[in-house]
Amino acid sequence: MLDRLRGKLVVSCQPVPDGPMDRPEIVAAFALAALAGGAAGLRIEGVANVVAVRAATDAPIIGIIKRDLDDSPVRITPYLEDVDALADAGADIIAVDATLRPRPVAVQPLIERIAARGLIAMADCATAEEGQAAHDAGASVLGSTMSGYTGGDVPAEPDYELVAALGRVGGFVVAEGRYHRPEQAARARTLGADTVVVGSAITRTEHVTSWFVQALAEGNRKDG
Ligand SMILES: CC(=O)N[C@H](C=O)[C@@H](O)[C@H](O)[C@H](O)COP(=O)(O)O
Repeated sequence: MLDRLRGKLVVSCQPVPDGPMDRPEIVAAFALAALAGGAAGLRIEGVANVVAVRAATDAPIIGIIKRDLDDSPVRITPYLEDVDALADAGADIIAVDATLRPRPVAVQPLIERIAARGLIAMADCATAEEGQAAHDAGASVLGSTMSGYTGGDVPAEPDYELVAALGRVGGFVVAEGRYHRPEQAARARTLGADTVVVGSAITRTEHVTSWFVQALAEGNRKDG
């Protein structure tokens, strides 16, 4: 499974929540379009979307469930039931938030449940320390997904240093988070990423549109 992703692109098909693209049939269409463009894998949020994409392709799916919890900042696949639901829906790899923050279920039992379902565990990390802990807990895939999203302002650039540091921990390394341009993805690969996940720049039409709108507004200010 991981060999199918090595050196290739994974496209995260996560529309803006409740936006006009946020429908399983559109997520499946995004997925097929990404594969037609040469992507090797997909990252898909939510059971209905994983079911729709699984019905459309046998390409590797990284499945997640996002929740807004009252008592924890952890959002990505926080519960054992989420792991089971994603496994039943047809995910091949299941990603969990692996940050060292207050959480309802510890990282290790989540990883163990993924393994018990015969699937591959991906740890979404913000730091190398979290990557090491997840690796020790049995995660075979480490991603830089959470870097920049655990407090403070979100940086503009991807976290290349974390990608390199996760490579030193070992396992299969995923560069993810704020890869908006092809050359950024290529750079992550030279730093040790086995694969790169791109989301917003491909499948969040509202975000990409706003980048251009903002650039034009800044240009207008210069003219004025
Ligand atoms: C922090 C968090 O919740 N990240 C999420 C994880 O699945 C998604 O919202 C991101 O779109 C994904 O990681 C891809 O990143 P980008 O959209 O920057 O290419």
